[in-house]
Amino acid sequence: MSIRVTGLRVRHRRTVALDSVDLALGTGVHGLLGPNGAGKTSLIRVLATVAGPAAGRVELLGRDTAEHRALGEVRGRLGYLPQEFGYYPGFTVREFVSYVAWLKEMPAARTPAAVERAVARVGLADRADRKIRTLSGGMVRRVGIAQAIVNAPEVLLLDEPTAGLDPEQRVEFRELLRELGASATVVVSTHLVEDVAAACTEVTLLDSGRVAYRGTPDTLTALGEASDGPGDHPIERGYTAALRAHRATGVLR
Ligand SMILES: Nc1ncnc2c1ncn2[C@@H]1O[C@H](COP(=O)(O)OP(=O)(O)OP(=O)(O)O)[C@@H](O)[C@H]1O
Repeated sequence: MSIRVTGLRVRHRRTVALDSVDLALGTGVHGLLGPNGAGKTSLIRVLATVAGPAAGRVELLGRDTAEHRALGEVRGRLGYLPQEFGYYPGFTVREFVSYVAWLKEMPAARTPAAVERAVARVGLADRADRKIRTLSGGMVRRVGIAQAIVNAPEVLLLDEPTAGLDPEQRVEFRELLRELGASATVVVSTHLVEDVAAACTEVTLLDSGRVAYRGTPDTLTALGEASDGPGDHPIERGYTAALRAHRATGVLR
């Protein structure tokens, strides 16, 4: 397993964002679903090693992230697209993705080809020399995906990557996710259950900082087919049914 989380607790001052979270994730595309405030971003930030846990253990690629020495090595093998992704607007697409490759300490000889490949994979090859400030919001999001994949990461963490993409781009992006998930462990947080249905091999549903449901898009769809709860598509009904079932057990606890 590339990601192993045990007894994870994350706090923001007095708010407990995640509590008692256990997860083991291997190669594939893992959809992270949940209502606003469920803890998706908090989990992705801890996995990206940009935030630390209040308790519990986080192992990435076989290394315990509490060990300072492991961090440098693990970070070079990660890709991360934050929900609010920071960039230098005066950089061109190529310059920015090259800069991130340098930050990730990629060998200089491999960098130019890796940058061209990452930029092409997100469909921005014809805009590689454009300054980022001149791009649309959806294109900037694609630059964010390119910088996350430039080092061919073994663990790729994407926080709402499809926000701002147009429908055609979203379909292409799902195809890219499936390709990346063939060899890497990809974690994607999203509010779009259709992204999960189309591109994910596994689903983790968070609610109020706990894991409410784990399964596959097919098991979530089957749950929805057996439920008469709200939703226009079986997987949406599955999402609401799983949340309600989890909340009902919480009431009984
Ligand atoms: N910097 C912060 N300071 C205080 N509380 C925070 C902070 N960041 C997150 N929280 C709280 O932690 C909890 C989890 O938030 P988080 O952003 O991880 O959820 P999320 O599932 O990503 O939500 P969304 O779908 O809205 O992006 C929420 O109760 C949120 O209010």
